Order: sequence, then structure tokens, then C-alpha cells
Amino acid sequence: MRLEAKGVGWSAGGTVIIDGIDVTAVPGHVLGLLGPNGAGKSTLMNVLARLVAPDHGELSLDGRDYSQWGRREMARTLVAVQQQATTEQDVIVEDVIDLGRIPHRGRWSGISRHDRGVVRRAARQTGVEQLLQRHWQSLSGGEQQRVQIARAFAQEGRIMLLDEPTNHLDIAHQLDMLDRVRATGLTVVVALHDLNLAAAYCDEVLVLQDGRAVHYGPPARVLTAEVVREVYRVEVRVLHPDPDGPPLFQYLRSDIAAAGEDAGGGTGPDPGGDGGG
Ligand SMILES: Nc1ncnc2c1ncn2[C@@H]1O[C@H](COP(=O)(O)OP(=O)(O)OP(=O)(O)O)[C@@H](O)[C@H]1O
Repeated sequence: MRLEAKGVGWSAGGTVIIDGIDVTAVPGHVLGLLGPNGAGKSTLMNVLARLVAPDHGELSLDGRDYSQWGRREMARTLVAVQQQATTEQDVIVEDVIDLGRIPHRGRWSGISRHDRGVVRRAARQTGVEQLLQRHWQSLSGGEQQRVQIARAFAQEGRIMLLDEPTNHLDIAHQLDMLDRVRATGLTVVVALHDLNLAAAYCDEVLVLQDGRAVHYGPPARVLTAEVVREVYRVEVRVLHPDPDGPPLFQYLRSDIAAAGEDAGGGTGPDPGGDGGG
């Protein structure tokens, strides 16, 4: 299913948070949302997920405007995992994953055999099967994150919107989770901080800066050393270990201090410098 945003913008308290965003996500592709802290990734994600109504712009799924989608129909189609999903309730993991089944059942129907089967399959697909009877509150941050993705799988939508789905995961689980998400063949939009993961898993990336889309396209074309310096203020070496594979980013230095953003102004000599050279 094709998700299209045209000229999307949202403001809070008179401050423009995102503005004029055009982006399209297509089936079988992973679209990455990139950009520094505060660039607007989560805001855009929330707008795409219809959790926040934009002030202007158009949003559609397969050419049908969001306003024409009913709540339940949308919930069966579009699956969102937000950055911090918490619950205060004392529930077990199986129940958390089963939340993904709610849009699929009638108001008064209970959990069916089919629902239980889907929940188990989602747990298997995301490697959390052994956690099903554990209390949610007793899980580690990474385990909770994997369970949230299992919940998204159980929702059986056609579009997945994942806001930093790997930020609590160890390296093996980061790779494994993105492999599994990619293997669904769904339309996937994922906010990421790790440029190496973005280069390896995304078909296209949209780079945000100060709420605006500044670069958009395949990662190997978009993520040059110049762009990383301009957007992230990091000196980076872009390596090509495999000519047919994704680029690899070797981070050399942050230029935030040099830009005068640290408490001390950042213009003096490097206190940790060894003066050698
Ligand atoms: N409701 C709000 N009221 C005021 N400012 C907001 C609101 N929501 C977001 N912002 C601001 O908008 C900017 C973009 O926030 P957003 O969470 O979208 O950024 P992000 O790119 O996801 O950042 P991060 O990488 O840190 O998660 C930030 O400066 C944030 O403080």
C-alpha cells in the first residue's frame, strides 16, 4: 500500500515544528526518516500515523485521503510503534501483543483461537516467544521494544511506522529486527539515528533538519560526507568496503562544540588535545 504525504506541516504554540514535507512510501520498500535530535522525525511519524492532525497538507493511502478512512479500518491497515510505549498496568507479554488484535475483533468479542495463533506467530517472528508469560514491567528495555514490535506484527497491517525501533536493542537484535521487518515486504517507514543501519536497510531516506526535508533519495546517493557534515555536524569518512553493498560511515569528530553550542562556547583549544601532529 502506498502512503503519500504532500506539503504536510504542523505547528505547536505558534512554532512551526515540521513544514512542507512531501514523501511517498511504497510496498516492499523501507523509507528511513533521518535527522538530528529535534529535527521533526517523531512529529512527522505521528502525523503519518494519524495520531496528530497536520495543520496543512494532504495524506493518503493508495490515493484515498486519510479523512475517508474510518478509525478501525485505519487501525487494521496502518501500524505504528512509537518511541516510548509504556503501560502502567500489570499485564503479561501475551496480552500486550494481543493489543494488536483489537482492531480486528468486534466490540463484544473476546480473544479467539485465531487471535491467539496470530499472537504466537508474531512472537515467533520477533523472537519473543519465550517471554509470552512474563510480566511486562519485569522486561528489560530491549525486551519491551521487541514485544512492541511483536504487537505491531500481530496487528497485521499493510504499513508499518516504526519510531527508532532499535534504540534499546543490542547489535545482534538491531540487525535481526530490521531483517525481519524488511522481510515482511510491507510498506515500512522507520526513524533511525544510525546511518550505517539506514544505509543497509533503507531503500530511500528522507533527511529532516529543523522541520524541513533537506534531502530525499536512495541512501547511497543522499548520505554523502558533505550531507552528514551539513545536517549532523559530524566529520565522517564514507567507505565502500563492498562496491555493490551499502556505504559504511566512520565517524571522525563532532563539530557541535566548534559551532559554539556547548556551555563553554567551544572556541578555545581542545582541552584533551595532545598537541602532537
Ligand atoms: N507539542 C509540542 N510542543 C512544543 N514543541 C514540540 C512539541 N512536539 C515537538 N516539539 C518540538 O519539535 C521539535 C521536533 O521534535 P521531534 O520529537 O519530532 O524531533 P525528533 O527528530 O524525533 O527528535 P529526536 O531525534 O530527539 O527523537 C523538537 O524541538 C521538540 O521539542
